[in-house]
Amino acid sequence: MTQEDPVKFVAPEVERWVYPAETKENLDWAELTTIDISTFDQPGGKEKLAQELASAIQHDGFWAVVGHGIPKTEVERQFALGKAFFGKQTLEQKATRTVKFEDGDYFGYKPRHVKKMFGTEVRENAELINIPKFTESGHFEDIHKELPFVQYFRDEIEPFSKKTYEVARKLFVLFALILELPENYFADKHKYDDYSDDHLRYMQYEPRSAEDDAKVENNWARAHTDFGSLTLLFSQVVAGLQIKTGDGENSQWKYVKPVDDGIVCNIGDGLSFWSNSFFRSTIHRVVRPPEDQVTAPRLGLFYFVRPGDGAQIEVAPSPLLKRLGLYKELKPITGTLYVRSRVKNYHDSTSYDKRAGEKFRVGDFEIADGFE
Ligand SMILES: O=C(O)CCC(=O)C(=O)O
Ligand SMILES: [Fe+2]
Repeated sequence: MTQEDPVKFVAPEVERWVYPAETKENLDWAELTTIDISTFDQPGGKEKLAQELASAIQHDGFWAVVGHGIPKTEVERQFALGKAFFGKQTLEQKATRTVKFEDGDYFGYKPRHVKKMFGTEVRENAELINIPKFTESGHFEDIHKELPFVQYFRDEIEPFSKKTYEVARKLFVLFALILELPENYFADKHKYDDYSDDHLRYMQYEPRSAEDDAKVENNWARAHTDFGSLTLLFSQVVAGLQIKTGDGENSQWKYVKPVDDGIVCNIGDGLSFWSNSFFRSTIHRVVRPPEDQVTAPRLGLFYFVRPGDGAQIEVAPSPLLKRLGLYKELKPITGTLYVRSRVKNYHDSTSYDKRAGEKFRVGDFEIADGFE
């Protein structure tokens, strides 16, 4: 696209979002802990919530949050914006700023079908837009300017991004309490106004034929752990997300259930490193939805918290970890370096492969990155 020939942005009409119907199929659902964080600011509230979360964070690495205070109408409006973005903008209008996987830069638009899967001719089927934070010092203004849809709806997207981060901030306090650290230990390393690759994401999977799906073992997103510190997934009605529960031979894939007005959260690599694997960065994947849900696109709304420039990843000097014999001194690595290296390693190729048995490592920090 040349200077003389800019893509013309046309504001789409945004229709009210209606959630798809829940599946009638009897799926093997994961039993996830739900915490109601409306009590967070009450006396003793966060300590009690930390207790409620402690087991889930070690074993499943996934849990649900309700009572988060973000009005349902605002969540639905974000789904509506996502639907309008994918459905009503042309490819050119969507692709004014695309991800740069070669630099580990995951901001902007990623079209679908750019990569093959599992050594077949079948292409992956998700498109997404990752919207950087709106920081006080304007770290990402240049990127926002390249995304006219985001500029146009900024009055709604910016406050939503900040409110979602605020839920994450409360969870960071709970993580610190669980590890008996000063309560802002993790929150201070993940400030909204600091430089980091955090993003609000709209993501839409386009259904594939059953025949193509079968060639890739019904995988819509290959098994992975999340690269950042914490992921927030606004309740997804279309089944397909599965988490690997249990260990070794006893492990099983279980489906994540929709949680009315809830946010499903999971630990990413960063918090697994800070806790020397005490917090579990759980392996998950997305598979072809059940037949009563597979006809429509599957739209998701997320906030990914990533450790940034100011976050040194190391094992946290936690009294609990010390008592458990899990504390050790490792050479710290910078959050942004880890995240960008991981994005590049994972995405910068022409196909998504299983990589069974592979590990990804930066400095002293290593995580499994290949699964059968
Ligand atoms: O689409 C989903 O439900 C999950 C996607 C996911 O795991 C990811 O993008 O990291
Ligand atoms: Fe994920």
